[in-house]
Amino acid sequence: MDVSHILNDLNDAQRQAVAAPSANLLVLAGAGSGKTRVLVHRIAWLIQAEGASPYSILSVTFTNKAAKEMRARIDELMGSSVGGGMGAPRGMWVGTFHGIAHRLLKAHWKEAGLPQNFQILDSDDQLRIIKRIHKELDLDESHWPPKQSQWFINAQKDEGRRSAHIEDYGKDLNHTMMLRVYLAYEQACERQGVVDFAELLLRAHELWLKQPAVLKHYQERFSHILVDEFQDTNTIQYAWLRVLAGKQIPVVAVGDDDQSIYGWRGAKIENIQQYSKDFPNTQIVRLEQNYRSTSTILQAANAVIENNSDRLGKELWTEDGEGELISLYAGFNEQDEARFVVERIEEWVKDGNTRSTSSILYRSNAQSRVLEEALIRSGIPYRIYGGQRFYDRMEIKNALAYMRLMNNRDDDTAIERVINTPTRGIGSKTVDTVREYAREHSLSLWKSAGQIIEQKLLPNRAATAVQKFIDLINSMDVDTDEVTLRELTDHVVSVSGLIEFHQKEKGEKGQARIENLQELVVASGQFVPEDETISPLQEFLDSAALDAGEQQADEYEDSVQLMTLHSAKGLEFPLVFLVGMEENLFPHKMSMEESGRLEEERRLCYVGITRAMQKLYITYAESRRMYGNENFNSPSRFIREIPKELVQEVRLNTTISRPASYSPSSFQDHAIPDTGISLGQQVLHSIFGVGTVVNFEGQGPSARVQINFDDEGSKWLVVQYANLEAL
Ligand SMILES: Nc1ncnc2c1ncn2[C@@H]1O[C@H](COP(=O)(O)OP(=O)(O)OP(=O)(O)O)[C@@H](O)[C@H]1O
Ligand SMILES: [Mg+2]
Repeated sequence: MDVSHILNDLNDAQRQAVAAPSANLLVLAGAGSGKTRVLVHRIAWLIQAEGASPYSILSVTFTNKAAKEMRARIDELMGSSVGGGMGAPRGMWVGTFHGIAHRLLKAHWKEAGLPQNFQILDSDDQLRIIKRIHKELDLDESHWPPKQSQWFINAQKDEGRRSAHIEDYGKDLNHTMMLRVYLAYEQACERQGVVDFAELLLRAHELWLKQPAVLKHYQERFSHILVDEFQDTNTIQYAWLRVLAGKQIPVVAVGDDDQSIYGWRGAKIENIQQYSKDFPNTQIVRLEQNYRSTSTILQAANAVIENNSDRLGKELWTEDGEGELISLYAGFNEQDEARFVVERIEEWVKDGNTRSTSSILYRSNAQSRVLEEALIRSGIPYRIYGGQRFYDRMEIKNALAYMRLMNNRDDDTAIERVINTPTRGIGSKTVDTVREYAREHSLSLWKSAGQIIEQKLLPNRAATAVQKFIDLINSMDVDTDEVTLRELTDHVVSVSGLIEFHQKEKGEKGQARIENLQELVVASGQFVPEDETISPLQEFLDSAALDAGEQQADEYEDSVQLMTLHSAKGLEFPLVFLVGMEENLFPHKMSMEESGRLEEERRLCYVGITRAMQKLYITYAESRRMYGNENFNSPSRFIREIPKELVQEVRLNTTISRPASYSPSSFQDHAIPDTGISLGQQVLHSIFGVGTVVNFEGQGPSARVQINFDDEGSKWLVVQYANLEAL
């Protein structure tokens, strides 16, 4: 068979990797250098040139979407072979570690000690079981948050440890308790025949260890293992792989240490270095040519990542021209930033491009809200990739449910949502009683709850809990009489206990939910009621419901792609916006103290920049409502790490609607009230250097002044934070 088409569109190093004799091979290379492409071509090569059976190939990807894409690309490559046309290679295993583990356990449930019809537990189900255990062990939830146990259990499993493996050294009550919960949790899962995500990996690993016959079967079946995004494998995944490969199955692993961004979820960047030690006679191939981005974009990415230490070290180059400069835009605030992005996308589409070639990347989930609203206003279809739209998110729906109760106590759906969220000791049995009574007497749940208490139909403890809930809602209502919508939202979010609830959830997920709640407060403050016949609260709730009800753009509809930087891994887009490039936001404020985490943020920035093929916009907002407050963050340090000559600052010729301010020309040397600064004056800023004050708004310490810096261009700064020295 003619296999030249498989090697045609590859460079020498890629070809070497694709056509290498079967052996352990590590492809270590930067973004966009064709690592994923090498895997795809290698699979086609194995089948068509080496005559390997698709049945003998196992390929591991990072997401299910990547697995689907990989299949499609292999199909395409093989289908196009002259006279080949064999189409989809059947029998090949392509999937994520979790997907593959699941498949194994389904096939070998008996050997794995599982019931045939075992079910997968999602994270909510898992939490529910853990809560029940806490109750059985009489652990007070405020003292022993179930979410903490959940985090503990999953972290142990990711490291391959069962409760029996963990020593209880008896000195740390917290540790002892969590071990007890872990043990009880294992027993509960066993009894119910359920398996959580981390358990899939752990069991699949144990299957190898405990069932040599099964292991042998797969070691005979697979003659080739390929792994993409190797830098983000965790301990148990690595161990699973190592046992399977044994001494006989060659593993081709591709990865980039500079793109390891899941350390916070247990991924071990060290696995890359460990690989050449554990897998004998590893050949290392480096790819250095980048085919994705213009040289401008690439140089920017290289310059940023250079600031990290302990890199395996590699440089990328491209034959591609310089392309356009990176555009940097300083939004007046986050609304202005969003509007800027939307306008650029409109131009892009007007120039004949599809919407789906553009993508907006942000650090935190909560940032999508303002962007979504700007897109909705402009009627531009968009998709949030790997996540939910703002008003669909669970924590937002919960907060809104409280607000709906302010508006209407008989809103049963709202009650169902929050009667025991956050947990306040109202069990499902109690809720059932309330429901039943409501049904029998055709009452709303709220009214039914009231009557049940009056008639003493509940055990004391339950009655007290329900009464407390009723009091909470009533007091919320009284306390928010005559306040603004923003104050109301703020009050509800804090008094409901939702923030504390999510604070107990360890890690980024809980943090993201808190940020979303704070963002809801901001959204309510920015909401402009238009209809005088209904209350602003009602109008806000309606508009949130409408936003949530808007269908996600269909997968096939041409739509702008929104996602967090984490979800953007492995993808590429001709037009990329990196938004919210501000200190505290990106790098995230949680990462500032630890150098390890700061380096992970920088890798994330590297991932972001290298998603762009033709044109990259970087934007930040000079002021941003975030976490409920107005913030004046300085531009992200990552912006400063990009060489100046690669960047052009964008200034719009259209006037931005800033609050009324004096025009600089007519007020030369005009004093800015209560600041000691005048228009036209020269000032010195510790970072930006010397500049001239050209504009201002407000007065006193909170006044904002516009300064044209000699080297750094124009900036708006707040007087009290800017520490300006008059010259
Ligand atoms: N030799 C080549 N000739 C032409 N195009 C190539 C070549 N190698 C890779 N490409 C293209 O370059 C882009 C980047 O390739 P690919 O996605 O495989 O890179 P990667 O190293 O996996 O990137 P990432 O690190 O972001 O996952 C793709 O569009 C791919 O088709
Ligand atoms: Mg890739």
